[in-house]
Amino acid sequence: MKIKMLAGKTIEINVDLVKERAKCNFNIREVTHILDGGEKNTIQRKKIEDISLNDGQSRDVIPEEYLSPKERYENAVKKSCIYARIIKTELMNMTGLETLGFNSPVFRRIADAYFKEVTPLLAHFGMFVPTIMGQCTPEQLAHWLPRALNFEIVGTYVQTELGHGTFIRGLETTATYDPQTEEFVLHSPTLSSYKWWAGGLGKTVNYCVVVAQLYTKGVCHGVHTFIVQIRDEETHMPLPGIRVGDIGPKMGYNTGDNGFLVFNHHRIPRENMMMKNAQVLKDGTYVKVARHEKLTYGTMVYVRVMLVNEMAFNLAKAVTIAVRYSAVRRQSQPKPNQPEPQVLDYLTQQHKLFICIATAHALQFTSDWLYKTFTSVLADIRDDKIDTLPELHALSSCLKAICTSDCAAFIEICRFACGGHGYMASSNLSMIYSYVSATRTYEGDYTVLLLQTARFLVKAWEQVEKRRPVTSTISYLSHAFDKLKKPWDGSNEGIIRAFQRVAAGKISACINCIRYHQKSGKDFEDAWQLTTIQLVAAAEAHCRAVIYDTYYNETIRLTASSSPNVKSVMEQLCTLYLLYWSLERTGDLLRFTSLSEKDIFDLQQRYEKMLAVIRPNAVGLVDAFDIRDEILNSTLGAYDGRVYERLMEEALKSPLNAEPVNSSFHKHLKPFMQGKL
Ligand SMILES: CC(C)(COP(=O)(O)OP(=O)(O)OC[C@H]1O[C@@H](n2cnc3c(N)ncnc32)[C@H](O)[C@@H]1OP(=O)(O)O)[C@@H](O)C(=O)NCCC(=O)NCCSC(=O)CCCC(=O)O
Ligand SMILES: Cc1cc2nc3c(=O)[nH]c(=O)nc-3n(C[C@H](O)[C@H](O)[C@H](O)COP(=O)(O)OP(=O)(O)OC[C@H]3O[C@@H](n4cnc5c(N)ncnc54)[C@H](O)[C@@H]3O)c2cc1C
Repeated sequence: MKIKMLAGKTIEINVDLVKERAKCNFNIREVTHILDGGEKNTIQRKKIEDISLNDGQSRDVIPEEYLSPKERYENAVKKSCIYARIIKTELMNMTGLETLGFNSPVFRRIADAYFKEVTPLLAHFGMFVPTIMGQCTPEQLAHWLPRALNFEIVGTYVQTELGHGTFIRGLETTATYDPQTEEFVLHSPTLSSYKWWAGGLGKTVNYCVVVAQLYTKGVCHGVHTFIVQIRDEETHMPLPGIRVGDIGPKMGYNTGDNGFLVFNHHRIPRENMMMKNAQVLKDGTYVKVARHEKLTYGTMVYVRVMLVNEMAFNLAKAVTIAVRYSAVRRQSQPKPNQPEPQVLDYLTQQHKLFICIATAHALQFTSDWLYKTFTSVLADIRDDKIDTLPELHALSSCLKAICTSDCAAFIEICRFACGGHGYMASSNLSMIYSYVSATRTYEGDYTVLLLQTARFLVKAWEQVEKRRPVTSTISYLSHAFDKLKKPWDGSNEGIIRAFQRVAAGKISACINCIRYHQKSGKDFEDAWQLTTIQLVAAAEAHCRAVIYDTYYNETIRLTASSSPNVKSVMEQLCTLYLLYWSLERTGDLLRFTSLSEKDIFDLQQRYEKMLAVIRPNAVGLVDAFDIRDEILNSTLGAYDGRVYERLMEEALKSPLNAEPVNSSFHKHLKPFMQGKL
């Protein structure tokens, strides 16, 4: 079927997708505006996408998969320079964009059109620049920030070592102050102290932020951050005292040249210690400036906050691919003499996919809310108020853990939903998955971060016990002291309250368990360790309760002035989300609320009805994510649904198809088959 597009181009669109779009009963643009945070943002995003993508510079002539590791890296560097030049010269100065900064989610979006995996400059944008902004004094900022923003220097964040990633206090790299020369001496004393993992470190960057144990006047003051030049600015050769290289192939991130770094008594000027939170004076005196010692961990909090947004976007990409493909794909014959249905018509397929659409919305709204919380805590810190930091740390830790973990699980389900073709690299689902899978580990492992939140919750519980006031995200804890279980209420508000009760019940059970072990003679640390399985589950329950509450309230708020059909489809998704998790967690609800078997039956009925209600709008809902084909990069997910044509076009690009007979036939296979080998 031929369709005239607005831009004047005529493109062919799969007939099933045309029908799906005709069925959609809501205004797609309106939903796009809500997801973008307003019409103004959508207009600006589209403008940025046009500037960055319309000339086709982002596209590869030869698909990345066919390049050698070295060629792949070199291609990524070449494109990084184009991408960074566009940001620097054309985008950063655009009206209204100054405030967005390097890490605007819009820039991240267009990066996906340039890089199937990641740009070697990812850590420059995502960690090096933010650390300079967060950890430097005004004088240091004036020196380093313009250089980094202009890409006169490119950097990364070097914290993790071969021996330690999670336990930052256990890092072994030393930075010892020498008052004679007013320098720090950086050294890697053991194999386990070798820096490992930093993105772009292998070959790309010439500077980095290094996290090391600070020694001055013979005393260790714990980990601090330093700006270290590692390569010559002209020749790019490693400086004396520096051994640096690439760590080799990984499950993903293969264009990211993650690297290792070894110091041999490498000297840097005293001024290169990032001195906003602590200082070493010329004579070696150590001066603590910040009121909270964990402010050095600020970049990690920032990245965890940004990752929630990143997850919403990646899931939106995966589910756009899977829903469009499911509308095009026809399979099986449930009724004799009937045409094969679109796989999207199978209830089980809807069960796989609609929760992914709802989750992308839930994560988007939660991420916007978390970002606002983050900026307000930053403002508090600027005013020397640090009492809101622990809650931000607890929230950003658990949200990072749950969002990355859910997102990875749902992306894998999107792949399952695409059957065999989902396994093709050209579907892009494998690439999206390997990217997202790493996010569950980096920037704080899943379990470790949930235990950080649990630590906060246990302390909060003690406050509630003493009838002291607590912050809003944990005010529900007081319900755990209600003796009577309220009758089951299956409304959205009722489900949210039920899950808050689950979270409170789980935290209460952890407290009982810790106290039980303490009473039987264990010290607190051992009692804590013996409770960690339950503590992780309690932190997860808390996090989910926060997401449910935020998603529900933000949906109401953001659709308050929407057209009726937009309002209902957004509310339907939110209800679907709450019903899905109620059915996933019936065990918890049976344990902590008055849910009955009959209520579970009702929940199931309502859930299945909701799938049917959402079905006609499914393609419209993924169209509303408004992800350009260049960014989706998928044979299965393109807007036009020309799935089989694209699969064939991509297959023909395989170098194996360049010749009718491969030389290995004559060299190996033929002699073997003829018994001559
Ligand atoms: C696990 C912890 C949190 C433990 O730290 P610790 O120093 O041993 O602390 P503790 O004694 O257990 O706790 C002491 C206290 O410190 C608090 N705290 C811990 N972290 C923060 C924070 N960020 N903000 C504010 N407060 C923080 C904790 O809540 C504790 O508070 P409390 O004593 O309970 O009042 C920490 O070491 C950590 O964050 N580990 C994870 C390492 C990590 O995230 N590495 C990231 C490397 S960079 C990367 O992966 C790049 C990815 C690629 C890319 O984005 O491009
Ligand atoms: C793709 C990628 C990019 C990265 N980029 C960077 C970078 O740019 N800069 C940088 O500095 N680092 C980077 N990292 C490193 C990353 O931050 C760490 O790998 C991550 O924080 C996990 O730490 P770890 O490797 O020490 O895991 P470990 O802590 O060794 O984890 C191993 C297992 O032990 C468990 N565990 C550990 N401690 C505890 C505990 N206290 N209680 C219970 N269980 C525990 C964990 O849950 C996990 O299952 C990157 C990693 C990856 C994969």
